Amino acid sequence: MDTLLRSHNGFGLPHPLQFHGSGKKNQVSSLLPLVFPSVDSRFHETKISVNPTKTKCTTTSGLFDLVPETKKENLYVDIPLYDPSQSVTFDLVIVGCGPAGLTVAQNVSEAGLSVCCIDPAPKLIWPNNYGVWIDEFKALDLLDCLDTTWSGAVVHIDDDTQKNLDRPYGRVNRKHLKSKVMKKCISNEVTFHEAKVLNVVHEESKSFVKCNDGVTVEARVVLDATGFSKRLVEYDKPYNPGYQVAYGILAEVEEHPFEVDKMLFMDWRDSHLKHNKQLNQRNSRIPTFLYAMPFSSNRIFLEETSLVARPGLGIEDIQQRMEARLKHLGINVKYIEEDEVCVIPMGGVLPVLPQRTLGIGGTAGMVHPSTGYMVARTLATAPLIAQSIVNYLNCWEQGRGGGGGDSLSAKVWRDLWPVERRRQREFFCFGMDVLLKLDLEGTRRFFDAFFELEPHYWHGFLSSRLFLPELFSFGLSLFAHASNTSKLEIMAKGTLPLINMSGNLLRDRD
Ligand SMILES: CC(C)=CCC/C(C)=C/C=C/C(C)=C/C=C/C(C)=C/C=C/C=C(C)/C=C/C=C(C)/C=C/C=C(\C)CCC=C(C)C
Repeated sequence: MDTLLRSHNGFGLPHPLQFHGSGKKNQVSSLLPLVFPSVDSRFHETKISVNPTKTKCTTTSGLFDLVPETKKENLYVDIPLYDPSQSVTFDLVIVGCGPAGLTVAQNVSEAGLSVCCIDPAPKLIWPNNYGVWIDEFKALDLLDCLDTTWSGAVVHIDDDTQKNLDRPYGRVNRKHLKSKVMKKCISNEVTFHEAKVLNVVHEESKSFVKCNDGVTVEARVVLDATGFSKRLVEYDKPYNPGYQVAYGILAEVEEHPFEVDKMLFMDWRDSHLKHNKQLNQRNSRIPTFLYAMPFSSNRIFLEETSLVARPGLGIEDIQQRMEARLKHLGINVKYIEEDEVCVIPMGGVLPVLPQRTLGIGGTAGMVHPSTGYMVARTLATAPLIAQSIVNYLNCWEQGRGGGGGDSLSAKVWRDLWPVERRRQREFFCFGMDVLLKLDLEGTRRFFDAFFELEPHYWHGFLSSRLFLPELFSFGLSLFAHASNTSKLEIMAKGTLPLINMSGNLLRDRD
């Protein structure tokens, strides 16, 4: 699944995130590109642990005491390091070694151009559990980078309604994916510099990337792939996204009630909160669902997720809901192998288009604003952006196309966000605005209709394959499938967002 955040890459997030129930602003301390952030001390950090000392426990009470110490795992590879004593101007400097950054590095270097990637921990294995639809990874020829697959998925709308989704799903083997891309980068002679980037200064024909170790790396083109930390890419409008917030554990349990050949995409049941008035009320207003990947009858990844809220839900609230749910489902956790905190900004404004520094992934607004997914879309876009950088750099080199660095960046940004993609994003943001207004009952009715759509529509919507004309048909079809109550709700809650979307579409006509 797309998307991201956590541990210590040292890219500070400039935007304070506001969360429900916190009563104060929380600064996301550090973010990885395509990675999920760990938030401040009130929140558990996202943790990776390979062989943590396991603590034994037989009940769900004290569940989070089982969370192991953070242990970072690096790839065992030798990477060519940048030598600051040799004054080199790279064709491309990429800031951030997440999936997006490394994939662009691989593709641009394959074309014979020189690339340097800057990241405080370039060998660190990406921390989060990404899930993807198998058809998306098949189209990318990345099926070998899935470690588990399920023949389909299940959605529980409530205690009585279950949807079986006939679309295979998989978990990304993040170690294998990173190692595969990294090895290609190394064989293409990509250079790495281990540092945090402080800023970039642009001149007509080159840019200077300044790092916290005093080193400045020169490049003709600079790409910011720092995820939501948005290290270098600039925004000129207030940034007011919704937030997807989730807390997940990979656990060994005594048993669990889920089928092992299906993943649990969304479980909106709330019977576990019957006896807890406060949690029940909070969940009725801003619901969370369970997302689960069962690996066997006693090993499972469980993630309590707030699809989108503004401000975002607090992690403690989400953890309490998860604990109550697991207890109700009779899931006794024996060991926790790793846990993760995800805070994913969704929607909001796009960066200044165009601007001299290029962006990709979270930094360039590529998270799906209605779902929070990003990995598949970003991995699909990275080779296209790489090709566009290579083409325009070659034109520049040969004195064709004119204009220098600013003109090159403008052309690449146009390829990244062509008008059809901007319009598609407007629609997704409209969808997010509707989701933000739905309570638990409204959300249930909405997804009851959504998963009744023809596969072409719901697959296409979730995988960003539908463009504006089809998105309108999708919207009408969803409306037609909705119950009368849901229709009224969509009209009441969707009219203003629909007007806003129409205004934005009319204004942005390229
Ligand atoms: C990554 C990691 C590590 C983590 C993260 C966390 C998680 C687990 C997550 C998960 C997530 C998920 C599962 C998600 C999902 C999502 C979904 C399914 C979504 C969907 C959505 C949809 C929508 C929004 C839709 C919308 C639509 C609409 C709004 C429509 C409307 C209509 C109307 C108004 C009518 C008419 C119209 C026109 C024509 C436009």
